[in-house]
Amino acid sequence: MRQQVNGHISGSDAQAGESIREELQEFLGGEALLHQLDDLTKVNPVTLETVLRCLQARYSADTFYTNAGCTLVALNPFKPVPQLYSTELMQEYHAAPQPQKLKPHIFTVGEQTYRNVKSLMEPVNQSIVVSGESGAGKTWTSRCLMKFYAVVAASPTSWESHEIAERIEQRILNSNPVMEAFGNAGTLRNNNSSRFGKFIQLQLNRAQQMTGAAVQTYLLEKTRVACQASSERNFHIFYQICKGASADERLQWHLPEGATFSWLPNPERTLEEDCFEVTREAMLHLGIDAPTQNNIFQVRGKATPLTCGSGDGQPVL
Ligand SMILES: Nc1ncnc2c1ncn2[C@@H]1O[C@H](COP(=O)(O)OP(=O)(O)OP(=O)(O)O)[C@@H](O)[C@H]1O
Repeated sequence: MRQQVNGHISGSDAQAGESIREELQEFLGGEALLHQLDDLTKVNPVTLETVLRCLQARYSADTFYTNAGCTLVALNPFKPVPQLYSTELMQEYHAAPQPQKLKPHIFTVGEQTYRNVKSLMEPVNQSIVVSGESGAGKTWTSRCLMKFYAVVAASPTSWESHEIAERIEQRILNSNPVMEAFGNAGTLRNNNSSRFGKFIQLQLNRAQQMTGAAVQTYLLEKTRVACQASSERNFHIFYQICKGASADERLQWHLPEGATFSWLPNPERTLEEDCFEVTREAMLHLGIDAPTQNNIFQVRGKATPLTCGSGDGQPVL
């Protein structure tokens, strides 16, 4: 920061300021090469402008991951990039002698963490913190990491243990649609916004194979059930039930065909997250059988906002 002495900027600070400006010009002058900088620690001088210009250049070149020392910066591409998350690419990062030498990727973080567990004499828990503002891609990134571990941490030798591993993998991956149905909602910033925090624990045995998972949730935004900002929605599960229940289930759950409910705003917005079948299927894989599911949805239908509207769209309350 420049210091003012008697209202004037001191000579040495003015020189420093001038030299930073020159460095900045020089750095930004090489704009064509900015996208090749795969680590933000190489940006010189480090200013908000240079860092953002570097990320912008990489984004324009469809490069969505950049290192910042030992932290990985992930940009949300806001478009499908299937080749970036293929099983082949996971295997490539997993097999690489030095994954950190490959292009920055969430799989580098996944693999490095996996190796840290492996390489220590006494295994030590490893944590990955995924943080960012709403819509930044945290849920996506966590899903990617879980898929990555489901692939790399499941290579048992016997056929029987292969079956068990597949079941565990499937269960771990199936926890996502269920958690998202009950805990995510469409907001102004994100059609599939997690309205809760979660701590996902993946458990490995001594052979580094995945043996289970535990998810701890906290700070669920319960008030959303009764009160949503305009243009936002309630939790996906309610819309899924309304749109996906069969005629029999509608009768049982007191959901007349075509009913609208005061606490389920914007039902006309169809999201890909509205698929009831996906949630049911995932619940089944998690061991929640059809009668138990029926009880859950029945309770949801009776005890929640769904009963607080009438068939003609008028709120009862
Ligand atoms: N790597 C990615 N590739 C393609 N699309 C992505 C990627 N990351 C995020 N998205 C898109 O951006 C949307 C928002 O991402 P996500 O739900 O992961 O954000 P979030 O940080 O978890 O937000 P919130 O805090 O609101 O839950 C996703 O539904 C997806 O469409």
